Amino acid sequence: MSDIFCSLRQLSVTYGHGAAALDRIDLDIAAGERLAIVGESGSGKSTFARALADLLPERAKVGGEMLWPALGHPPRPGRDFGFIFQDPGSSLNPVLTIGEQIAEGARRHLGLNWKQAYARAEELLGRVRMPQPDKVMRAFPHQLSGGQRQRVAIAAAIAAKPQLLIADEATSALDVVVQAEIVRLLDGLVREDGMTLLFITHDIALASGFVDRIAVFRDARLVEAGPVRSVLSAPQSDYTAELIASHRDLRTPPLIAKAAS
Ligand SMILES: Nc1ncnc2c1ncn2[C@@H]1O[C@H](COP(=O)(O)OP(=O)(O)OP(=O)(O)O)[C@@H](O)[C@H]1O
Ligand code: NI
Repeated sequence: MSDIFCSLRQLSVTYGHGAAALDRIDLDIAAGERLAIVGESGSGKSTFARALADLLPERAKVGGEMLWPALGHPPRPGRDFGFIFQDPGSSLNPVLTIGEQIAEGARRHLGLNWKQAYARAEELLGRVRMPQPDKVMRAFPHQLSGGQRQRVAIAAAIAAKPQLLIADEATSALDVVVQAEIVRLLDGLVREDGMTLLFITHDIALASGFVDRIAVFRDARLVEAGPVRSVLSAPQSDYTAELIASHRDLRTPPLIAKAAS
């Protein structure tokens, strides 16, 4: 698939009076691709995600162009894109049952009645491989583990069948085993539904294991973007080379071979 989903030209963001948080980013995102945004803390990754999702604070100044050829209009939150954050606690409402929060998105955006929306919520819990979905429907967020809460957040994010899924450090708070499970889950879901995935992480090794392309950010600038294999084997910048060198496991053959397939 080579249709352009989103086209960014000279995208810049400034918060208040500070330095630019994003500085003239040129990038095309293909429909159906899995794109990782990597870079150190403060490089502008979350600002990039929030700019795409139109979730920047009001005082933020945005410059440049953002085009959505596939949609024909800016994406509507919850409908055209789903957002998953590092801390699922921040996106889940503590006083609503799991069933209620997932069903709400399906009801509002797909025009389902509550009964249909509940049925869809339970089905979604199955899709995110939640054990005992029927029980979890009646549970509250605090009764679940961090990994389970992240599965719920993913189910809620895809409830309205969005075309774009944005995961901002969605696995950073989880231990490595759960992290791998969640990445595998995301990978499967976006493949099955043909969603475009924006996977934001400071961990280039984690991203390289499953995305199609990597975009490297540093100090508000896009340093380089390219297919995983070429970025790993022939980085265009010293900065990217340093990022790769700092992950011993990235230089070993299995991951690169996997990225190439
Ligand atoms: N709401 C805000 N108000 C003011 N400045 C902000 C705000 N959010 C981010 N910034 C600034 O914008 C720059 C980019 O921050 P951003 O959160 O996009 O980076 P990041 O790459 O996502 O970092 P991290 O890996 O720590 O999440 C930083 O200098 C940060 O201090
Ligand atoms: Ni961030």
